[in-house]
Amino acid sequence: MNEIMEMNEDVNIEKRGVRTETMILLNDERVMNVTCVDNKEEMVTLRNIHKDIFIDESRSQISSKSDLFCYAREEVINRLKMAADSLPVGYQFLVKEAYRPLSRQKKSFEEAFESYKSEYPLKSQDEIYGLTCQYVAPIEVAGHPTGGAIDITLLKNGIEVDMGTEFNDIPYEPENLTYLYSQFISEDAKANRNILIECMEKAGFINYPTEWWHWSYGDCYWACLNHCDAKYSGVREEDIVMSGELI
Ligand SMILES: C[C@@H](N)C(=O)N[C@H](C)C(=O)O
Ligand SMILES: [Zn+2]
Repeated sequence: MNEIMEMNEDVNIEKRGVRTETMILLNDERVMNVTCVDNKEEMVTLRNIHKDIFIDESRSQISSKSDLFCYAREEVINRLKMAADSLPVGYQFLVKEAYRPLSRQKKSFEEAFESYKSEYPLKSQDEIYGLTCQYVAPIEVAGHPTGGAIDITLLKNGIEVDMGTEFNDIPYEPENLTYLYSQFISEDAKANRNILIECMEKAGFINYPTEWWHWSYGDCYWACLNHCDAKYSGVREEDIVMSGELI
């Protein structure tokens, strides 16, 4: 893990090995200070919305037990369909997780924080907080509980492709293989990530750069990078009306 990262410090990364950009992490005050005006858009299921969008119904790689794990805001769904329309022939999306209850988000943050604390006993609370934010969002700015974030990978002819790491792997220094633009992954994996990047960015999604699979629209992180207000705030699980499907 990153030994020298400080809270609110920008991290320089090589993007595609050509340009150096500044990576904004979730604990950055620019993200924390985003104003949110929730537009009250509905939460809708991701099931059966497009011929090339599949859901990992096994839930084997996520900790949420919520039946709403594959729900997202309406505009997020529309934009994911647009992204799916631009997939190369033979590729499909596999959604791992979308909506996540606030209680689960809080628990995941606390668990990761405690785990980093025991791994790095000499680090300050602020340093541990910064490390944790590389991997899990603090609830104040978390995208999943708003219905604005989606964890997604690619299938080719129905089989998960090589993305350089497993979904939800933890980034370890110096390779940081889960970073979207890690240079230490194979050429095949880079090509697969590029497909994901092209399709998702064209549809208006923003990636969280430490996790190749995490994309959002309308949440605080998206708003910060787009210099606008966030459209979605956290939604309580009990306030979501299911869209009449059998799950
Ligand atoms: C824990 C990981 N799957 C994740 O969701 N991370 C992002 C940053 C989040 O918590 O929103
Ligand atoms: Zn995510």
